[in-house]
Amino acid sequence: MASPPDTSKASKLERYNSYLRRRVSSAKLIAASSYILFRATLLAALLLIFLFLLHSPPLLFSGSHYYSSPHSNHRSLLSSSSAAWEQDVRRSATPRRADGLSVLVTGAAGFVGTHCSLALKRRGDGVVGVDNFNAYYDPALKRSRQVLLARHGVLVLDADINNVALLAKLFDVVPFSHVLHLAAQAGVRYATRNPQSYVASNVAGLVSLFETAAKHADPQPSIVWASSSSVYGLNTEAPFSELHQTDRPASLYAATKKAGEAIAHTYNHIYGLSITGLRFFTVYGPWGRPDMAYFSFTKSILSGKPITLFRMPDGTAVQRDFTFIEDVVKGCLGALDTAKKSTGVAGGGKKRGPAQLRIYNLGNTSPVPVAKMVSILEDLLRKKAKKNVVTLPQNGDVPFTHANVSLAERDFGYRPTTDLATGLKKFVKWYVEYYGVETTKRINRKRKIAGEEEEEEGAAASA
Ligand SMILES: O=C(O)[C@H]1O[C@H](OP(=O)(O)OP(=O)(O)OC[C@H]2O[C@@H](n3ccc(=O)[nH]c3=O)[C@H](O)[C@@H]2O)[C@H](O)[C@@H](O)[C@@H]1O
Repeated sequence: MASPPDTSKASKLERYNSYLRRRVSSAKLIAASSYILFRATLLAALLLIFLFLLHSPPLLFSGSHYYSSPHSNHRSLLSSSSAAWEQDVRRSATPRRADGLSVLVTGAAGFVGTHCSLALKRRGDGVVGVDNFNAYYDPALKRSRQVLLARHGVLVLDADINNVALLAKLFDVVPFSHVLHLAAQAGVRYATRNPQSYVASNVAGLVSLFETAAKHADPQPSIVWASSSSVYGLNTEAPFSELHQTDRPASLYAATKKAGEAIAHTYNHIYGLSITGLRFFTVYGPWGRPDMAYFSFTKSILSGKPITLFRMPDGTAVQRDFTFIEDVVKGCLGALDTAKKSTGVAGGGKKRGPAQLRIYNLGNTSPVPVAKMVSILEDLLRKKAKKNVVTLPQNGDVPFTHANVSLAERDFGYRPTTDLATGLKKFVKWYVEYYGVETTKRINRKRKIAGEEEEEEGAAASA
């Protein structure tokens, strides 16, 4: 007799098979879902990369300005094919008035650059700024100026003037009518400590700009740039006239500015660039440069630190033709407005005819002893300076400066109207507000307001 089938074995086998089937199908499910997950992650990553490339400058946008690290800036701006970036540049460069200028301002986050950019924008011109935000003085101040400019619709890009590719790209995007070239290594005495920075900015940088404007820009822009009163060097004839010799520079700074004037002549001569040089005389005012004496003296007086005052070996005073920023801005705009067109053929061809080449003093016409400047600050700050008077060291300083501005007055109506006391008052007002300084005046004003409030409360309580 055949034995009955072993049902328990068959059902065990069946259970085992179904277990195996379940394992296989769940393994398949896991494999399929991880594959889908992998594809989705890959897709998301690609999408992110694409979005980054599309918007790379805007993604570097911090607050209200383009921001990138000093080393990545040029690459990121250049590698960008961003239509959005170009649109922002064009928007900033487009004038809002008929026949308005379209100006590329170099050193736009600098002291003079900020004021000129604002003035141009206010009257309806288009402005795009570039600045390398170097650390010669507190970059935070330059960033604050950049934010101020952004609020007024002026875009300032992180860019160095030695980056010819970037300059060329800017000229491709915008047919600038003018360049206001203010980017430079400033400061007279610092040149003994860091000579190469003067050559890099004031000579190589100037050549980069002239090269691009002459050979790449179409149309060629008219250029107005910052020279310096320091080119008069050890000149003893006063007041300084543009007709005087300028071949005795006392500092490397002065020598690089003088070299700049010679280089300007060459680019004007060969390529027909219209070039105007402006010799600034110790420009001061709100949003100024912390390395300058009036600024650093203010800081020292307020914090009770001693200041060093230079005087001549024979005991006479060192004098400067201190010039207020608002007067200088008028001079810069006047020079831009009267600049004639360049005459060169874009692409570096020879000029079609002679082009304008000008040089002007922009000073105040009334030199003031540095000690007088200090006493004005003492009055405004209501605090005495601790003075350490020493003989002028041989580190590039000149005994005095004094501008004759009749050429600038004749050609574009330049007439400085601000005396040192008035200008310093405006500077001190800005300084105490910007740095939140508690001056005696501010403390008294606060006490007065608090006292009035207490009186009002007392009167209300007794009513
Ligand atoms: O007009 C110009 O061409 C130049 O003006 C200024 O150069 P400077 O006149 O030397 O301006 P400050 O550095 O502010 O010095 C002003 C005066 O204070 C004096 N000083 C400066 C520093 C100091 O510690 N003590 C002192 O007595 C200087 O000798 C000078 O007479 C700017 O710093 C330069 O960038 C500019 O190009």
